[in-house]
Amino acid sequence: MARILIIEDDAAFAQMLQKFLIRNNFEVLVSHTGADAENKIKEGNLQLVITDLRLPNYDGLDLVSALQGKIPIIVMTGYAEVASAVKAMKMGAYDYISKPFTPDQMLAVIDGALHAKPLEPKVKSTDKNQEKELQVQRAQQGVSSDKTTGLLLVSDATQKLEEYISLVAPTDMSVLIIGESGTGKEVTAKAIHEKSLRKEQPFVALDCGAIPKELASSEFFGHLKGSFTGAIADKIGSFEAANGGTLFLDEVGNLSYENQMQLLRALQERKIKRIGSNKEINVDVRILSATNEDLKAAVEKGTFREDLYHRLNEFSLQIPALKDRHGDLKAFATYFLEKFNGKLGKQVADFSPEVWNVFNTYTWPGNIRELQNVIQRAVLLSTENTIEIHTLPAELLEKKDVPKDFGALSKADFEKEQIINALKKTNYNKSKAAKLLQVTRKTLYNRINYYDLDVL
Ligand SMILES: Nc1ncnc2c1ncn2[C@@H]1O[C@H](COP(=O)(O)OP(=O)(O)OP(=O)(O)O)[C@@H](O)[C@H]1O
Repeated sequence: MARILIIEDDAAFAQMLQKFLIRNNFEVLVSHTGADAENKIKEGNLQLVITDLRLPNYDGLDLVSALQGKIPIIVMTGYAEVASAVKAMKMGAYDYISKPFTPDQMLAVIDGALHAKPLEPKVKSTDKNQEKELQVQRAQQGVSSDKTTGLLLVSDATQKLEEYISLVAPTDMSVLIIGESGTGKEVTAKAIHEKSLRKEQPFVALDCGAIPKELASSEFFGHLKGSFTGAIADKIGSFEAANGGTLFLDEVGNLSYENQMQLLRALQERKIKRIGSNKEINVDVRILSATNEDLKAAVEKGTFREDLYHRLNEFSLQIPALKDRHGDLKAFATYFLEKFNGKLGKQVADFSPEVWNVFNTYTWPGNIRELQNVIQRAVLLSTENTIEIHTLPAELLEKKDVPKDFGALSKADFEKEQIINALKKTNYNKSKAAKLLQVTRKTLYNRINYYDLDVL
């Protein structure tokens, strides 16, 4: 059994890679720092080192140089580090692998490294270099869109997210996707499915926030005609519909306690019964779920079952709010500009500096969905070559009355105040208020319930 050392400062990523390699019959050690790595290397008996090129106080190239010819090394690089990767190989690294990579790619590179005869410094074939150069060019342009998943992959801020998606996708782990409304939780779930071994099987999305609790079990498990009032025909539930594939439970935090129990039982037993039927049906589904609330807090409050939380959260992905994705805004805006130019038959080339100014200072409460809507509208209204400020909706141009002691106000207080203001402005019309807040009606209802606001 080959013994491999992974050198990576991102503990979660390292752990996931470690688990994956252990499952593939390797013995795996992990170091999060250069100093620890040096000790482990000194202890000896390693057949391979897989190292990140950049750790705090540690330069992977130094390690490559020190180990030249002794142990094969694979370096893991980001998009923009191809030059360093090539340098590492000239110095004696066996190969490099660009993040994000799939587990299969990693296994192939490891296999190559472990079976390579001479440990000579070498530079990879031109083809591979050309491929890397292309990756660099794409990364430098800041945008690339994954054709199979429709997920926009932007450099920097979301790079870790991409890596995690690629690593977790081919496993059967359940993934809890956490993020504000409109950040892209559902597209992320679809991307995981598309990159998984279940991709030829169904992807079924169930919006737990929108189903009344009396109907949830029928939505999950289906029913037989006549099993309750309103059951006018046999119905297949989401578990059966997703059998063999992936079931995406959106807004999972909204399930009632009783529905949580039913869900947990189905996940544990991997069997369901349609309501009104005694026949057990075996189900094999991978569960992805999403929440825009703090489920851990709900567990502490006792409103969400802890056992179910752990079942759903074998791995979690946090999708940052758009305002925190520094540097991504431009890439997303450019991507949507191109998309809507194509859809609407327009040729708008750019955004005016004033528009960028607004984009950069606005807080984007509706996140990527809101940005997408704003750009679609602006492209439609534009008669010139450039998107100008008059094509933006009024709320982006309003000066926000930020309370003086805003720092003392919690995000929850601020959100509550925004909801109440929007409802007042629209005479308590939920659809109009949701539009004003740039969220879906469903999200608005959820937030009203969550904060227990007396406005329904
Ligand atoms: N990374 C991305 N690349 C391309 N489009 C994206 C991305 N993230 C979000 N979008 C777009 O933004 C919109 C909202 O995404 P999505 O429905 O996945 O968000 P969500 O977090 O699930 O929202 P909600 O919590 O309100 O259900 C969609 O139209 C989606 O196509």
